[in-house]
Amino acid sequence: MNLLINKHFRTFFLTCFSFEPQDTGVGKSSIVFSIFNTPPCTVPCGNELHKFLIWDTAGQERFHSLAPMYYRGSAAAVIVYDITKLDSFQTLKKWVKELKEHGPEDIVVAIAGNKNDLGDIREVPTKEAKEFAESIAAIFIETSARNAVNVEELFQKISRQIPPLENAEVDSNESFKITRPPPASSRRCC
Ligand SMILES: Nc1nc2c(ncn2[C@@H]2O[C@H](COP(=O)(O)OP(=O)(O)OP(=O)(O)O)[C@@H](O)[C@H]2O)c(=O)[nH]1
Repeated sequence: MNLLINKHFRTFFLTCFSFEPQDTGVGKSSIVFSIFNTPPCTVPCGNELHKFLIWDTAGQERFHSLAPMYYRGSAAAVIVYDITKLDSFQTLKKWVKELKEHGPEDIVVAIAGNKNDLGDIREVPTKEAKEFAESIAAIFIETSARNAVNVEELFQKISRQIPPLENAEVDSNESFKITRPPPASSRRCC
């Protein structure tokens, strides 16, 4: 099979959705750049090749009113918290609530506990985070962007959960589909 025929662009919203300035720095940008530092940003999935555009909100998510611009057009949301900061995990729960209430119905939600190389100063137990993720049917994984641990696995898990596009949705003249990106002035892409 020619992978290019089934190449789909999916727009991803990657953020820790911080409400408070102290919740920044959980490692969102590091996760993106540890896996996608060299184009193309692709993840093989079955007979398809998923090509991802990741909109790194670069801390702008603290401006709560801007967040829907990102998640409304997204196939998946990766919510990142810092395992060494309990506050970042509490913030994550607020954003899960927001996504459930206002996000796309079929959005794939993944929870990433980053900085798991810092286990000696951990504040969020793995079990607690895993159980929370299970309770909302979200993907859960602990990562270390610094050591490139589980970052690829995170995107593979997401890729597997994204339903294939219906044939009708794939324009025969185009090899990709982009869903409602945020304004050019507020985005960074891998
Ligand atoms: N030990 C450790 N440090 C990390 C890891 N990931 C990121 N960092 C560090 O954490 C700091 C913040 O990382 P960023 O990737 O800028 O975090 P961010 O969430 O994108 O930050 P904002 O955009 O400001 O919200 C940097 O000093 C990174 O080097 C990790 O897995 N382990």
